[in-house]
This record gives sequence, C-alpha cells and structure tokens, in this order.
Amino acid sequence: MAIKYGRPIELREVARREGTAVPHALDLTVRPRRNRKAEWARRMVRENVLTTDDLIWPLFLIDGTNKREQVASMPGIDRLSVDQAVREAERAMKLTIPCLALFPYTDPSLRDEEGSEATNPNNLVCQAVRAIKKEFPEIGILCDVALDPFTSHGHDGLISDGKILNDETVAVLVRQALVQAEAGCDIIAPSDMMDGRVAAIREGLDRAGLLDVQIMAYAAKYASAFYGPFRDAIGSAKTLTGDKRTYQMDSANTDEALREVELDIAEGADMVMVKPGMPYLDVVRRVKDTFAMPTFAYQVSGEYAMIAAAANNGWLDGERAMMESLLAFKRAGADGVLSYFAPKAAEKLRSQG
Ligand SMILES: NCc1[nH]cc(CCC(=O)O)c1CC(=O)O
Ligand SMILES: [Mg+2]
Repeated sequence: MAIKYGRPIELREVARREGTAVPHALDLTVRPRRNRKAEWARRMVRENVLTTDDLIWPLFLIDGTNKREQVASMPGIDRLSVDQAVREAERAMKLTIPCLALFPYTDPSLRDEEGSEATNPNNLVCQAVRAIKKEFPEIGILCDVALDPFTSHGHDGLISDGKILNDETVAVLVRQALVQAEAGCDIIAPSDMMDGRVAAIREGLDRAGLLDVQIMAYAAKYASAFYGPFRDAIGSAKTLTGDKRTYQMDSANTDEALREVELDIAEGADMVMVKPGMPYLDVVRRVKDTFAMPTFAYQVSGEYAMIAAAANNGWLDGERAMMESLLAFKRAGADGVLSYFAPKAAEKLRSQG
C-alpha cells in the first residue's frame, strides 16, 4: 500500500456516503483542522518542543566594575563588566539555561595587528570565566576562539599583504584556546573558519591534559551581513577593513557546508554549529540528517536586531516572534540555539510551566 503524507493513497478513493446531517457540508473525509480544534489537541499532536535546555546565552563583556553599557544596535542587550556577568550567570542558573557564551569588547588600547591580547591568560574573557566558575561551577561556559575582538583590523586571523594567513593563525588560536580552557572554559568554540584549526586545538588541549574540554566547531559559518550588530557590540565594526569572504563561506552554498562539517567532525569536534541561523535552516537540516551529530545554530545579532526593532516599533508581536523563531530551529533539527533571546525565552518557558 503506497503511503504518502501518512495516509494510504488507496483510501483517498473510498466512496463517500450520501450527504451529512449538516446542510452545505463539504464532502470531506479528511479535515486536518480537527487536530487543531483546541489547545489540548494541538499540544497532543505537537511534533517539536523548545525547552530551556535548548538555549545557549551569549554575553558581551566589558572592562570595569558594576558597569552595563547598551549596545545601540541590539535593543535590550548590554555589555557587562565581569561582576555583572556573574549576576547574569546566576540568572541563567535559576532559569536552567545550561550554558553561557562569552564575547569580549576589548579596550582599543589593547588591540594590535596580531591580536596578542587573545592569548593573555588574564584577558577579560579569562577573568570572566574564572569569576563565573568560582560562584557557579555547574553552569557550562563556551568561549569563542577567533582573533577579531583583539585585532586592530577586526579580522579573525593574522594578516600579511592584505591576506589572512591560515596556518600562522591556527598556531595563535591554539594558544588562545589553551588560555581559555585553563581558565575553566568548558567548550572551546572556534569561529574563525581557518582550515585545520579543530585538529590543532584538539591536539593542543590533549597535550595539556585538558581531555574533557569539548569543542563546538563553528563548522558552517557564512560570510553574512547579519553579524553587523555583533561587530558593533565587540567594537570591531569601525575597524574592520574589507570583508571576511576569503575565510567565511559563500551564502550560496550548502554542499560545501557538509564538507566543512565532515572535516571538523573528523578533526575532533564534539558538536557542530551552523551560523547564521534563520536564513540557513536548510543547512541545519542537511547537517543534522547527514551526520547525526549534536548540531547547534546561532541566531545571530542581526536576527535578534530585526525582531527586537520590529517589536519596538509595534510592527510585530516580539514575544511571539521570538518563540516562533526559536522553535523553528528545533523543527529544522537543531539540538540547541545560541540566542540573545535566551533569558527572555527561558522566562517565558518557565512561566508556562
Ligand atoms: N569570529 C567572531 C564571531 N563570533 C560570532 C560572531 C557573530 C555573532 C553574531 O552576529 O551574533 C562573529 C562575527 C564575525 O564573524 O564577524
Ligand atoms: Mg573548516
């Protein structure tokens, strides 16, 4: 019996009875709306759910104490001094958000051509990791590995003659990953898109005895306009010279995403990520179906900004758009989402019980 969309095709030919008790009723055997008639019925047939376990909460850090500084292009998002980040970690714990992701705004005086602050064991990120882990050892911490918050030119790697150097950059990234892991970071997340960095970082971690530190590879990361507000948040928007198209992926490609993911898995990634999120849900689905790996999506700054700005203008219901957008990642096969909406969404999920 041929089955298509859950119902044997033969059954569609079944003869209909003559008329119904209801005048003008259409002669329909199948009425999909029956399963949507009430909230209890919709809950019963629901295929995907979002829970607080699906959320990773990105935080922006800034030097100082007791400081919160609004990110202009991300309404509702602040850069936080370390003590404030610890307070947000406490909030995450209470909201049962499993993991935080940390991104520093590096003081311009500390930025240089080589991004040397990235490998300073006492840099802002490492300070925050230690402070959060000291108070809340049970929360997961993810650290981004890439040089862009630390370079004067805003690129993720070292430059020579206008070219981003791959292998030389990888050597620095290994050292960056090591200082973060030694500070207590649980998940190293290389976002730089250099070739071979996952293998090099895994080897570096293993040699240092950091066998349990996980790697979440930004495996399929596209050159995207949706990172704009993030670059504003970490202060690289103004300094970035050119674009990142020689290392981040071309948004026209999906087969290439599979090849990138395959390499990162072979090199030792424990989890893989697709980024940006919403415009790339097809990539999330292909990656999940092909590799059956823990697969994450990053709902990036521009996606957050679009929803937040439209909501602030009264153009859409911000809360509903937030929940719908997050559920879409689950539907596409993601195991979790990095999202600036994480605390708001978690609050909403918990209030629904
Ligand atoms: N390599 C750094 C990095 N890590 C995460 C993001 C973007 C996150 C966001 O937009 O929210 C970026 C920006 C970039 O690649 O230019
Ligand atoms: Mg790669």
